[in-house]
Amino acid sequence: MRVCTIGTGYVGLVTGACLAHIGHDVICVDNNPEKVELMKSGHSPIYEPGLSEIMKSAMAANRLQFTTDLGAGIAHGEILFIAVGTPPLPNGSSDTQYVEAVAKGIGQHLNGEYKVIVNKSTVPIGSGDWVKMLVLDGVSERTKQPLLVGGGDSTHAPEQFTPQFDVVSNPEFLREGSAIYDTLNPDRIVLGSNNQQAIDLMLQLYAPIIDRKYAEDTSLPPVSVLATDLGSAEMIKYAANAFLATKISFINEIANICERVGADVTQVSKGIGLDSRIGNKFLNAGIGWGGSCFPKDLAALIHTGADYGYDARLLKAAVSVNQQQRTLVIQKLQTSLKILKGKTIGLLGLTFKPDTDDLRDAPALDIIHILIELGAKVKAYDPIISPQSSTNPYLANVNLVDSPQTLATDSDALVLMTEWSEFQEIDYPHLAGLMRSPIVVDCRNFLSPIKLSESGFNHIGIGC
Ligand SMILES: NC(=O)c1ccc[n+]([C@@H]2O[C@H](COP(=O)([O-])OP(=O)(O)OC[C@H]3O[C@@H](n4cnc5c(N)ncnc54)[C@H](O)[C@@H]3O)[C@@H](O)[C@H]2O)c1
Ligand SMILES: O=c1ccn([C@@H]2O[C@H](COP(=O)(O)OP(=O)(O)O[C@H]3O[C@H](CO)[C@@H](O)[C@H](O)[C@H]3O)[C@@H](O)[C@H]2O)c(=O)[nH]1
Repeated sequence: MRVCTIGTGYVGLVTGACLAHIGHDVICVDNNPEKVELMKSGHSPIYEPGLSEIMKSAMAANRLQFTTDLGAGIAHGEILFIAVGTPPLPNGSSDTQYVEAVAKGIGQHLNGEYKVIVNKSTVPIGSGDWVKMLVLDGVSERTKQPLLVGGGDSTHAPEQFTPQFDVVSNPEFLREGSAIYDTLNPDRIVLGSNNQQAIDLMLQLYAPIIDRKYAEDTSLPPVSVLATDLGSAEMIKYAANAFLATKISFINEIANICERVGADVTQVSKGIGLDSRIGNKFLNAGIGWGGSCFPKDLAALIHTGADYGYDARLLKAAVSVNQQQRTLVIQKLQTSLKILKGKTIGLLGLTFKPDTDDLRDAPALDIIHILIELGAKVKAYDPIISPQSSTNPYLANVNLVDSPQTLATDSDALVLMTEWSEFQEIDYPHLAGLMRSPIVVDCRNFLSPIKLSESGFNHIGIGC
C-alpha cells in the first residue's frame, strides 16, 4: 500500500521504515530540511538499534523515500500518518500546534482521492474530531484561493471537489531503544474510528504484522487488534502510560519504605512480580521515570481531568513520588560526602534509558542542575552522547568525557544514572584506584553490590 508518514522522529521514522520493511511503499515527510537530507543519504537522525539497517535495505528496494514536500507525500499516500511531536506546555497540557499545522496542511493538499488520516501522535481526547475539522478548514482555505500552477504563471478558478477522508486514532506504544522490535512484535494494535472502510484499510496495512510474518517468533497467534471509537483509542494511550508510570512510582515508594525498615526492594519486586495479577515488568525501583512520554502524558491527563472538573489525585501522587525520587541521589551523596561544594561527581550515563540518544526529561539533567547549584563539579560519560556531538544546553556546564576511566579519575563519587549494559563490563577495581573516594550511587540497582564492594567500592543502591 502507499503510505505517507508526516514527522520523522522516534515514532514517524520508525513507523515509516518498518512499514517499508514489511513491503509498503512509503514516503516520509519532515519540515526539517537538514534531517531530510541526512535521511536521504541513508543515515538515521536518531540512535535506535536496527533502524539504520532497515532504512538502508528499504531504500535499496525503492520502498522508502524522504521529502520536505508535504504535497508530494499526500499525493502519494492512501494512508497518511500524523506523527509529529506533542510536547508539554507550561500548564501541563499538550502543545498540539504541530498536529494542527499538519492537519490543515493535509486539507490544503487533498485531492478527490479517498485517504485515511491516521493520528499516531499522542493527542488529547477529542483530537480525532478536531483533526477532521482542521482538515476541512485546510480544504476550504485552498478551495477559496485561486490555484497557481506551472510555476505561478497562470491562475485557475478555485477548485471544487468533495474531500474524501476518514480519521483513525492509532496510538503508538513503542519504547525507545526497542522501537523496531516493538513495532514488529506489538502486544496489540488499537484502531479508533467510526468508519469500517478506514478500519479495513488499516487491517490490510498491518496484516503482515498482525500475522506475525516479521515477528521474532512467527509461531505466535495473531496480534490482538482492538477497534474502538476515536476518543477511547486516544484515552487508551494516556491510560497505558499513566498505569506504567504509576506502577514505577509505586515500587519507588515501596523502595523508600524498604530502605527505612531494612528490606531489599529488588527481592520485594521479585516476590510481588511472581503474582500473575501484578506481573514482573516495570517494577524496577530507581531514580524514577523520565523520557519524552511519561512525564508529559501524565501532565496532560491530569490537565484533561481538571478541564472536566476532576482532580486526578492518584496520578498527581505518582508524579509527586517521581519528583521526590529524582532528588534522593543528592541526599545519598550528601550523607556520604557531606559538603558537595567543590566535590567532583561523575555521572555514568545521561540518557533517560539505555539504547537511546534521547535526553528529553532525563533524570540526569535534573541531577546536573542540582549538583551545580550546590557547587559541585559534574563530569559525565555516556556511550551515545559524545563530547563533540552534544549541544544540549543542560550539558553546557558538564565536563563530558569519553571513557569511564577519565570519568573516575579524581572523582569523589560516581552516580550510575542509566543502565547501559556496557557499565557491567567496566573494570571496577581499576576505577576505584583512580578515584578520590570510591563511592558509587547506583540509581538503577544495576550493579552487583557484592562485586562492587569486592572491587573496593562503597556501593549505595536504591531501596536496599
Ligand atoms: N518517542 C516515543 O517513544 C513515542 C512513543 C509513542 C508515542 N509517541 C508520540 O508520538 C509523537 C511523536 O513523538 P516523537 O518522539 O517521534 O517526536 P519527535 O520530536 O522525535 O519528532 C517529531 C518530528 O516531527 C517533525 N515535524 C514537526 N512539525 C512538522 C510539520 N509541520 N511537518 C512535518 N514534520 C514536522 C519534526 O521536525 C520532528 O522530526 C508524540 O505525540 C509522542 O507523544 C512518542
Ligand atoms: O521498571 C522500570 C521501568 C522503566 N523505568 C523508567 O521509566 C521510563 C520509561 O521507560 P520505558 O517505558 O521503557 O521507555 P519509553 O521509551 O519512554 O516508553 C514509554 O513511553 C512510550 C511513549 O508514549 C510508550 O509508547 C511506551 O509504551 C512506554 O513504555 C524510563 O525513564 C525508565 O528508566 C523505571 O524506572 N523502572
